[in-house]
Amino acid sequence: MATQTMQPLVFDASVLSRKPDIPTELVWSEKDRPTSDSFDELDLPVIDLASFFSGNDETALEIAKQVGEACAKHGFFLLTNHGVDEGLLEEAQRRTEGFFRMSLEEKERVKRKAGEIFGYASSFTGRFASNLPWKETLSIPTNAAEEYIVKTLGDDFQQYGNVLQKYSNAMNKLVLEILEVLGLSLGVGRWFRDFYSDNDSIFRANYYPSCLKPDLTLGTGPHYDPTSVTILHQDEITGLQVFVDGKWYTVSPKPNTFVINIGDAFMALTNKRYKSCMHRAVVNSTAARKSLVFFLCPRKDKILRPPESLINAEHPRAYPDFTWATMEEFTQKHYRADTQTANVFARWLQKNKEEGITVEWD
Ligand SMILES: C=C1C[C@]23C[C@H]1CC[C@H]2[C@]1(C)CCC[C@@](C)(C(=O)O)[C@H]1[C@@H]3C(=O)O
Ligand SMILES: O=C(O)CCC(=O)C(=O)O
Ligand SMILES: [Fe+2]
Repeated sequence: MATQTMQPLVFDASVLSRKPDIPTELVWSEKDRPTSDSFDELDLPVIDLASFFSGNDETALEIAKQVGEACAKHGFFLLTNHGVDEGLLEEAQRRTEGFFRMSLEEKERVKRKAGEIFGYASSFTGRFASNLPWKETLSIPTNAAEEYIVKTLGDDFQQYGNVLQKYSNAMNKLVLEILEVLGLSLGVGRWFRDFYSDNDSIFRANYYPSCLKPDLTLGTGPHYDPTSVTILHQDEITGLQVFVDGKWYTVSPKPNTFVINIGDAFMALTNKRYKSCMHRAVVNSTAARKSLVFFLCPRKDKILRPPESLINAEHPRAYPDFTWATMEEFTQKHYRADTQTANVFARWLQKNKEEGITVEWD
């Protein structure tokens, strides 16, 4: 019989990766566990960003159309010829590996505090009690990546901080270009690009240690990103899965290619023309896996209200106005971001309004 632990679990990869008996907190319910047919590959459009910016209007419109179709269906597509230096991608992955290979004690010098987004989290022990993810994460502000790393980890980590700052800057430039494609696809020109020009985004490194019973657990549970647009770089290990047409599919890593997906906040900003989509990450018994994630977030106090041209009789307002500050707080203090975040958030805003609590759309 399993013994009841009163203390929160300690997620130490060096111990857990060798353990054949998985602690109950990390065992997911049967309905959520990965099955073998979830490794079928998802067919996604591969968008060539250099071609989009080549100056040929016809090509740009054709590419925008492909992006629009993918975003209206499930919100996922792949991006190549993106202009981000391959050496930078390799160095960011390599130094991230170095960070996660340090001892738990060393990593906890930058420990994420309750209610905060940034810092190192070893699984979500202490934050949640069950369905814990088989992962460690390091989250930092993209606008002050180097400063954050040096302030928390000290001068020895300056190089890592510098690489993460360069990576964040590259993602910031890239996401504005992606927003141009998205803007063209919805006929709103540079509206999205301008809206996010002063974005305040999150960088997160995910580290999934190997697990001797990978079919009992999940690296990241099923969820929709609550954020705006996500740029994901996977190392060479497979693990990302997306739920499309009632079935889980795999999106395997391809060299020098990013996976882009729409999050709940952007779904709201497009008045639900574009969808966010459920996804998760599975783990495996032989190799640790890493992913580097850029979560686009608007400046905290900006009101998310779709451009007028996306609202009409056929498409009435799908969500009320809100600020990212409110939605971020919701995911940290009131709700564990999952498959229902956007709907529960919209109801929560409505309830607060009825109870006389001021929200941004008064
Ligand atoms: C606002 C946020 C909530 C999460 C961290 C940032 C950006 C994305 C969110 C998250 C990664 C989406 C998946 C579920 C989550 C709980 C996770 O597994 O990490 C989310 C983040 C979080 O609350 O920590
Ligand atoms: O690691 C992955 O492939 C997916 C991670 C993810 O979905 C997330 O961090 O939101
Ligand atoms: Fe995600």
